This record gives sequence, C-alpha cells and structure tokens, in this order.
Amino acid sequence: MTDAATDPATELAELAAEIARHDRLYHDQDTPEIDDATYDALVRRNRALEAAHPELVRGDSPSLRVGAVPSGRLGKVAHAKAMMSLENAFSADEVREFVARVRRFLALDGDAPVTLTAEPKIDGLSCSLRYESGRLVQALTRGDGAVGEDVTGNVRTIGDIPEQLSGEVPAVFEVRGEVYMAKADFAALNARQVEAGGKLFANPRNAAAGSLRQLDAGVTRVRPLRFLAHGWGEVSDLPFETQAAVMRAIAAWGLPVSDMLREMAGADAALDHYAAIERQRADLPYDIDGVVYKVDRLDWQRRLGQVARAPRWAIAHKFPAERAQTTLNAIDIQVGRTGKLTPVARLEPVTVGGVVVTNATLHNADEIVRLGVQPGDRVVIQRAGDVIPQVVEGLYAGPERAAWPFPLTCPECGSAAEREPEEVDYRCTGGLICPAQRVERLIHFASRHAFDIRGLGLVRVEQFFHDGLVQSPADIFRLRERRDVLIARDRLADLSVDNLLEAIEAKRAVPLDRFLFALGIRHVGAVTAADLARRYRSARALGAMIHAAIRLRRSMAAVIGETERKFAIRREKALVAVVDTNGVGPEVADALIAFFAEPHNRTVVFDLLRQVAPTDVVHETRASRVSGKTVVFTGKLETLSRDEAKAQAEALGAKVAASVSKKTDLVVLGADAGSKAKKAAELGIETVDEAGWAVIVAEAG
Ligand SMILES: NC(=O)c1ccc[n+]([C@@H]2O[C@H](COP(=O)([O-])OP(=O)(O)OC[C@H]3O[C@@H](n4cnc5c(N)ncnc54)[C@H](O)[C@@H]3O)[C@@H](O)[C@H]2O)c1
Ligand SMILES: [Zn+2]
Repeated sequence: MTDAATDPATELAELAAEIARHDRLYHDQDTPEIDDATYDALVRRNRALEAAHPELVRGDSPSLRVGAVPSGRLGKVAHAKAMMSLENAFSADEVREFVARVRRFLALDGDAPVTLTAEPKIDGLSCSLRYESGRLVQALTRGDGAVGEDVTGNVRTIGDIPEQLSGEVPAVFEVRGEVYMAKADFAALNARQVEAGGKLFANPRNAAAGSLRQLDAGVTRVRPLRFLAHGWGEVSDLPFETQAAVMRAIAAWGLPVSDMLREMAGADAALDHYAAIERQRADLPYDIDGVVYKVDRLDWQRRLGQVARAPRWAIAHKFPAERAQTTLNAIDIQVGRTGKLTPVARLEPVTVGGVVVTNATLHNADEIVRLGVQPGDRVVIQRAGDVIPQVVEGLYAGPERAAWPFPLTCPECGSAAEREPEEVDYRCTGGLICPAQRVERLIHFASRHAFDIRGLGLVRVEQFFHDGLVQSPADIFRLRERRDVLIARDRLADLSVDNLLEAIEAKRAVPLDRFLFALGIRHVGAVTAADLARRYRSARALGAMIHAAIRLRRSMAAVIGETERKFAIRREKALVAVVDTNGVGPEVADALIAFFAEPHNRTVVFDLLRQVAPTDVVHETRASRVSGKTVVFTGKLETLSRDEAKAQAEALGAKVAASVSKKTDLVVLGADAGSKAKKAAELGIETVDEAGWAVIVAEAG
C-alpha cells in the first residue's frame, strides 16, 4: 500500500484491504502482525470515515464482516445459522445506552425493567457444536461467520465436550461457545514448547486457536483445551422463554456453562455483577476481557434481530485498561511501512495487569508535547488486554523546560522528516531509499496502474528484495543481467523467468503519467500524475519546472514572527503557482517538490531514467462537450472497463471523480447504478446511459 493518495474513497479501499489482511492473519492464520490496539485503531478510523461519507461504504467494508474466510487445509462447511460477533461498550454509560436503545427499539413503556443475563467474556475462539438426537455430529469454527472449518475430529478430543448429551434434547441443537485454554495449561504448554524447540504461543487465545485448528487431531488431543457454552445456533425446537432457561438446559444436558452467569433486572444490577466479575478476574483460571450482557427474553431477542455483524440484543462490556508508573528511559523513533515516524517509549520494566511492559507508544510529536515528557521522567502507562501499552501521563513537576526535540531526520535512512500543516505525523521523505519503506514502494512501482509489470507482484518483489536482487526500481530493469541467478533459484522455472524478463523489457518505454505515479510520491495519485503529464507533456519539461520549484523552496525563509504552520502554508502557495497545473493544490505541490528536493530520491530517479524512457504526451485532449467538466461513472458498464471509460473521459479533457457532489457535471449510469444515481437526481445533475456516453465520445472533435 502506498500513501500517495488520500481521498476518502481511496483510504477506505486501503483500510478494507489492510483490515482484511489482519483479519486473515489473526483469525485464520493465528499469526497477528500487529497488536490489538493498532488493529482497533484501523477499525475506528474506518468507522469514522464511513460515518462521514456514508455513500462511500464499500461492499467489502470491515464493518459488515465477521472474522475471516477460512483458507487452511481443513474442510469448509456453511453454517446453518450465521455466527456473529458482538458490539462493544467501554463504560457504564454505554451499557445504560444499550439498555435504553433496547427499550426504544421495543417501544417499552413504564419502567418495567429489561432483564439481562450477564456472564464473563472468555478469550478463546468461537465454536459451534451440532448435536442431532443428542449425538455430536459436527463441530465448526466461526470462520467468516457464514462458512467455518470442520474441526469435528479435533473437538472429539476435548474432555469438556460430550459425545452424547443426556436428557430431553431437541432433535437438532447447535451449541455455541468458546474453546479456550486455561492460564496454567497455557504456561505449561509454552514451557514444553521451549524444551521441544517448538513454536511459542503469544497468549492463551492464540494457543487455543492453533491447537484446535490442527489437521492431525492427535496434536489437538495432547493440548489441554476446554469449552464453555454461551449460546446456540440452529435448533429444531426451543421450548424455553429466556436466555437463562436455555443456558440452564444446556448445563443439564452435560455441557459446561459459566457458573458466573446471572439474570439481572436492568443496567445497574448488571453493572454490579460486572464489578463482581472484575474483582475475581485475576483469580479466574482463564483469561476474560469483559462481561457479555444479553436481553433475557427470547421473544424480544427475535424482535431486536441483528445488524451487519452482531445481534442488537447483546453487548460486550470490556474491562478498562490497567495502569502503572515507571521511568521513561529513552524515546526511540520507529519508521512504518508508509514512512510514518512513531515515537516509542523505552521503559524501566514494570508489571501491568500481570504482564511485564518495557515499551509503550507515544503516538506522535504532539503527544510528546502534550504529555511534556522527556527521558528520565516518571510516567504513567496503561494497557488494556492485549493492547499495546501507551504512555498516558507525565509526572514531571520541576521548573519549566523546552519540549523534547523530535528528530527531523529519519533514523532509518537519514532523509528529512516532514510534517504537513494539518497532520500530526512526521514522515520520512526518502520513500525510494528508506529501508523501512522500500518493499512497499517497489510493489507499488510494479503494480497495475504504475509500471504494470506482469508477474512482478508482492511475493516476488519481497523475494527479490530479501535476496538483494532488487533494491531500487532501476534494479528491476537490470534483472536481465542476472538471468542465470534467477534460473538457478529453485523458486523460479526457466519459462517463468523469461516471461518475467520479457514483461520487464516491454516497460522500458512507459507513459509519463505512469512513470510519475509509480514513484509513489505522497498525494500524487494516478489522477494527479495524469494532470501533471498532460500539463508538461515531457519528462524534460516536467523536470525543468521541478528544478525551478526546488530552487524557490530553498530560497524561501520564514519571516520574523511567522509560525512553522504559517510558513508552510505560504510556501505551499508559492509552489502551487510554480507547478501551475489544474488539480494540483498546496498539499500536492508541497509533497511533489519535497520528494524531488530529497537528494536520495533524485539519485534513484536518475538511475531509473538510465533504464527507462518516459514517453511524451503527444495527444492533445480532444475538444468535446465534457472538456473541463467533472464526470462520474457508476454502475456496471457493459462495453467498457472502468479504466477504459476513465481514459476516454480524460482524453476528452474531462476530470473523473469517484463520488457525486455539487461539483459534478455529468453522471454516466451503467447497469444497477445505485446511490450515486439517486444523488445525481437529487442534485439535478445531468445523467446519460452508456450509449449516451458513446455518443459524446463519438461526437468529439
Ligand atoms: N491484532 C490483530 O491483528 C487483530 C486482528 C483481528 C481481530 N483482532 C481482535 O479481535 C477482536 C475482534 O474479534 P471478534 O470480532 O471475534 O470480536 P470479539 O472476540 O471481541 O467478540 C465476539 C466473540 O466473543 C466470544 N464470546 C466470548 N464469551 C462470550 C459470551 N459469554 N457470550 C457471547 N460471546 C462470547 C464469541 O466467540 C464471539 O464471537 C478485537 O479485540 C480485535 O482487537 C485483532
Ligand atoms: Zn527513511
């Protein structure tokens, strides 16, 4: 992923892909790459963007999904009834609001209480056990909620789960609950793994998931897994009226149910039980991360129904973070894959909630100023569950002092670190040479809208990078000199080596806009690259403009009394005038020139220019009805791909936008055009169908 473009639609697309990737790593592969706090921050960002731009909510939005599609070697089976997730509450007020929402939804009057069940939220993985005539016939993991993995054989090795239920069990009854590992068993398992030189598990949840989802049930058998029931799926018959009554029946049939499950009248009683469970938390034999409340009456549950990924009649009340004091020993800067600089606090080790903490995040430069912290200070840190610890308070009380100087160069590559006026994060500008960013940039470079080198995707770029074959874009074009090395590698067959080299050769001449876009300059997306290419037409003309802009940028200095922010804005304005291109505003101009002002980047670009020649833009855009206008395509086009339609519009001098707004001049409606068509009608914007568009293209001079 690149950070070249930041319009909300692009960001939502990137978030959808990024969150889906972490869902796969966490839920499917049991190997999360990021901690839960970082993950939760992505989810929150996504929600905030969706709330601000409801029209941009994607079909594959993370807010509409549960877990991840199983990809492993275990058999996949569709759930008879979807398995859902839970909404979260983080405070007593949010719990009261949940109950108030239930009352409003059901239009309950008076103050008759809403009875809730309350029970611990166990940190394990969801499993659905299907009993037919009381016999266990199938066990499935949650998967993506619609399709789970068949773990029947594995589940049969778990002592808590009976083969045969006793008593009057409905003909079909799916018990749902949590497979988990007790804390002591987890510690013992990891100790055994150390001795055997095996893989260590990060936490009990991870160990439980890894142990249950084994191809060989023999492995599962020797892993100490447990089970607690907390609900049900498909049932042939449910002769009960409340959640609590069903849970009592499940217990009577022989399955474990939490002994802390209670029925409570109203939010306040439930909150008391929450406090009681929290007091016992540390002494419980298993990890819990909150308390789950459910509306007790089943007829009300049915009326309340569900939203996209969770029922309306239940909520998980998460435990708050835990805090401790310690000494801040040092502040280090970490560089992310997109060049973001994150300050990390190195701490005197301290135990918080049973875990030894040595690092905590400080988020960004502003946060350091806000906390007023410096190395040597006492600080308060906080962690919640598996969440990354953070510094939440500085305890320095001495005389006033200057803020800790945030480094203005990237610790990985020495390039300048810059921050835009409206942004909190500093970023490394050495995109093409910074080791922290290079793999991402190379993937972007070869991707479809950039150089479009077939066969050079993520996997190969990563291999080539780690093998030292490709460190910069120009190296890609030197691969032909390394044909022997490529062939000698066991991972590539001759034919595919030659196909790849051919695909690379074909790109020695590439349109100027693609060349520019491929550099992955912040804010220079495909559209901006095309604008610039059309304006300057040749790499030489573009280079001359950039050269002039860099000189101007160097010669500008802040005037007395001017803040950093004001100066940055004044500088951006001046650069916009030099760049002088429709569609290029201050942010883009600044990013573009900052990129080329960095000597390392210029070296990489010149090196690349020895290998490839960007082709000049020769075609004038044709005069047409839509020249200078903004066009939006929506729905499914029959005769054109989206890319081709966009190219046509651009060739006619039009600008293509992703969403309909007051600035839109024309909306082209494909089949099944949905909300955008409606919006166009509301705003009174001209629309044409695909045939109408073809006429406009044909008419153009
Ligand atoms: N670090 C990462 O990369 C990463 C990636 C994905 C998800 N996550 C983490 O996973 C969590 C989200 O996962 P989720 O969607 O499964 O939600 P969740 O685990 O927070 O809550 C839903 C689940 O709770 C379980 N549960 C436990 N006790 C229950 C009870 N008494 N009644 C009902 N259900 C009970 C059920 O299995 C249910 O599916 C977040 O905490 C997130 O941070 C982390
Ligand atoms: Zn760097």
